[in-house]
Amino acid sequence: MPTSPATAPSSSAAPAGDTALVVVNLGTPEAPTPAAVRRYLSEFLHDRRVVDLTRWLWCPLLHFAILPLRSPVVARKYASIWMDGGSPLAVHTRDLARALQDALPQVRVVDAMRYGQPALAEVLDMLRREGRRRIVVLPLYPQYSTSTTASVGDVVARFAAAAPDPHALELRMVEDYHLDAGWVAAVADSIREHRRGHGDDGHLLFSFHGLPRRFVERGDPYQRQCEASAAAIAAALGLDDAAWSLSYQSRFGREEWLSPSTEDTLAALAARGVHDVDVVAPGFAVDCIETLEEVAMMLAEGFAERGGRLRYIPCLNARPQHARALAGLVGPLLG
Ligand SMILES: C=CC1=C(C)c2cc3[nH]c(cc4nc(cc5[nH]c(cc1n2)c(C)c5CCC(=O)O)C(CCC(=O)O)=C4C)c(C)c3C=C
Ligand SMILES: [Fe+2]
Ligand SMILES: [Fe+2]
Repeated sequence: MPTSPATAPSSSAAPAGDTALVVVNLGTPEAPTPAAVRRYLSEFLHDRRVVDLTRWLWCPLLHFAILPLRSPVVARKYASIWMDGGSPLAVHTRDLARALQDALPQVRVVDAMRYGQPALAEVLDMLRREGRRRIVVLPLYPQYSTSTTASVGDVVARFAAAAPDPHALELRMVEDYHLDAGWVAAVADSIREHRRGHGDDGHLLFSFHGLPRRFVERGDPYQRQCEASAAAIAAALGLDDAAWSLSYQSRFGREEWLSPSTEDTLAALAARGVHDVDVVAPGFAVDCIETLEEVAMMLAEGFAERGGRLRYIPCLNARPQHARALAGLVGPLLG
């Protein structure tokens, strides 16, 4: 069940100008099957930006243990959240690109993935062949990390170096938008809206994708930017310090990752008698396996077993305010 590449704009004819915007997300399997998940994980986990262990150690572990054991398990998780149009990450990224196309009618807007399809390198080449001279790349990672944003930068740099006409191309990339006023307001408004429907007395937990602590120790600004984003959103909501906390989810492998983990934080909240928790994941631009399966299903079930009620606040996805915020962010780069 391949996801259809969304490299066509939502309107029937592509805007004629020479500027294009590429919104890039991580990538996701093409089907909720062990084979498709294995292909995806193999490409992803071969990226040295993601796993920097020496290859003679990592490749045997990856090929003989992680891929064969993890792929069927993760395929079942994808199957539990699969949508009509494909993986949620692909569907929502495509929808967001379309919303951005509507917000920026003078610019060609396309979506791309760092791993899998539509492959970023191919999308960039397609735009070059179309005659787009200025290409703005927007990685859908509000907080910068070498494991995500810099990896997108690697593809862009390789493309620029290999282009037959490099001087005819102007490539620009957004590094992060963790404190962008429009984005902070959009996240805060989505939380407010959710709480209006459900009552606003729950503890607010900001859950970000984790990262090996080693990355931060060698200079990755990710943790600092997550903390700044959470504080800015909490301030926009007028929350007291005691009304919110921050944690990290989706740990992978055995080394130490950023703490506290979302799982431990929920356990500690339950032990303190906090039974109503709203979880928001502002590190994820769109919903995906990590938010829908891990948080909204697994962690919510675990919290319910402790007598609590976890309400998951969806990512911004293709909300018009999200598209407007991102359009405002890239506006100055579009020329
Ligand atoms: C060493 C491994 C990993 C690092 C480092 C890492 C960083 C990182 N990832 C995201 C965003 C996403 N990750 C997603 C899935 C995912 N992540 C890892 C591993 C690392 N991530 C794996 C193995 C997987 C696949 C699922 C699994 O096997 O458990 C996703 C969702 C993809 C989807 O299809 O839905 C996103 C999004 C960030 C932001 C980040 C560093 C800050
Ligand atoms: Fe390998
Ligand atoms: Fe990840």
